[in-house]
Amino acid sequence: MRKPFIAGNWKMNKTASEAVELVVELKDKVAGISDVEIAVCTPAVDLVSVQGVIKDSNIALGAQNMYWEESGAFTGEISGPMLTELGVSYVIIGHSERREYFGETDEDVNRKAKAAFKYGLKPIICVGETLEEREAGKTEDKVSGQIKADLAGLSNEQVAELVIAYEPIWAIGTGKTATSEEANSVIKYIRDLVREGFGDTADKVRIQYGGSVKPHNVEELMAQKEIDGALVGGASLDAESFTSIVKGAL
Ligand SMILES: O=C(CO)COP(=O)(O)O
Repeated sequence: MRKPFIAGNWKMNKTASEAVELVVELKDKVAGISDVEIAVCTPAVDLVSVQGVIKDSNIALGAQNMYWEESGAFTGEISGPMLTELGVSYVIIGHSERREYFGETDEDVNRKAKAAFKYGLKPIICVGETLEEREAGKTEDKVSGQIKADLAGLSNEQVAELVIAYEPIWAIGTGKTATSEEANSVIKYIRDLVREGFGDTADKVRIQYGGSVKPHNVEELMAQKEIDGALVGGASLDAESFTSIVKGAL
């Protein structure tokens, strides 16, 4: 059985003091929940202060990006060992915003995923199609190209630890969600692709849905067979709504 996994992607929101305020409230609200794994993926500058609040709690710490080199002259970048030392467990890799605004390619995503594993971090690899691609019937082509390239060369043991987030780009921050059936069907397709490359390890990979997940739609999404959790943007910025989403996954 795959344990449901609800992760908040705060994106570029919350200063360090606002971040502390949010996790102090969240920690209290989700205390005692053990049947859903919970993580907050904060801006890099918030990691230290957030970890100060959530260490020894049931909330795991995640980052939103990393570079694949261990150290060196890469101004502005953050390495795996820097994250590991802070107690970070997860790192989002290849979010569509990074692919679109910062030019990340599948090759970059693949290198980052390998580096994450090398330094003991679990990647949450994001894939998904644009509205034009969906309307042109190219969802499967897009997702299959991303999955094959992003996971290339990973071992079965690594894939077993991997989290994939299926985030249709047209559903991010727009209030439009894929219907739960649409999301389930693409997620099933992704699991079948993982099975082609990695056999039955595919049954261990947790695949989340992301894109306008809210308290009112999480239960329906989570009721789908293939959906193992959610990567939550806007609704993770408020302790009350994120807690409702976590509880909706129980
Ligand atoms: O991009 C997302 C999570 O990574 C989804 O964001 P929203 O939940 O704000 O649509």
